[in-house]
Amino acid sequence: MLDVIDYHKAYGDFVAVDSLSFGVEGGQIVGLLGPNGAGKTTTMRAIAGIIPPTRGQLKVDGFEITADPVGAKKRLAYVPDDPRLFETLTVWEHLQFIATAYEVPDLDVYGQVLLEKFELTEKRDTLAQELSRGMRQKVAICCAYLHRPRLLLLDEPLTGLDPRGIRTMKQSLVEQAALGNAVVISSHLLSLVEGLCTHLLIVNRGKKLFLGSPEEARTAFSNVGDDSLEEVFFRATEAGEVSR
Ligand SMILES: Nc1ncnc2c1ncn2[C@@H]1O[C@H](COP(=O)(O)OP(=O)(O)OP(=O)(O)O)[C@@H](O)[C@H]1O
Repeated sequence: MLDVIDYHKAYGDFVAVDSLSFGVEGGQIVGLLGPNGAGKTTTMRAIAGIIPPTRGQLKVDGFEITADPVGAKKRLAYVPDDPRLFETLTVWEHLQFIATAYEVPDLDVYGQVLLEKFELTEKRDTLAQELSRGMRQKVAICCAYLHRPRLLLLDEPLTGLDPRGIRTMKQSLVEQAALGNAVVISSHLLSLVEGLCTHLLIVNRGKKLFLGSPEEARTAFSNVGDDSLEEVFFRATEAGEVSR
């Protein structure tokens, strides 16, 4: 569903992402992990077609984002860590806007289902500027789901959500994967990522350190007795170069 082939991003002399290659299949939930500045957001934004790659190919369901941006963007949704909303539009007007842009045929039904799921029904006619931070995050997530993307890219989607919101979010991602869609989620909240992700992609300083299942990560990086994901993360990012 997602093929990243030799993706490279440089800002002047500074290399933010260094020849990164990986694939994500439908049904997989990939946790994109790495320290601050590792290149996670840069990679997600490139896949979403927001920043052009210096080099490489980024294919969504076979559609390369630079060569066929419309084809690729129809099939993906990206939720940044600080979603921007239209402050003077209501929650429902956001969904109407997305439905028009992506030609969603069943806004009235599916939009309502999403608002219900994310506990926004009573805020349907509230302006974005009057929403709490967590509610804004939920509106962005509803907008992302509305056009039924094959690939979901979510940058720190659990931050700002209340416990029920986190549970709903996690359940909805599992549902997306069960539908055969691919999910890439970046998060520093390792305990929340644990149990959700089928695969982990660990990056540091723009390089891939590891891609595999959480079990494989434990085998590769943990010592007996300290197999928390946090410990795996520290060992992986302190170990340095590509291990798989
Ligand atoms: N527009 C830019 N110009 C120059 N350097 C940039 C630019 N955008 C990002 N960078 C650099 O690229 C590197 C990767 O940044 P990125 O935002 O992708 O990291 P990240 O893994 O998402 O980090 P965090 O966990 O803090 O969100 C960082 O060193 C950052 O300073």
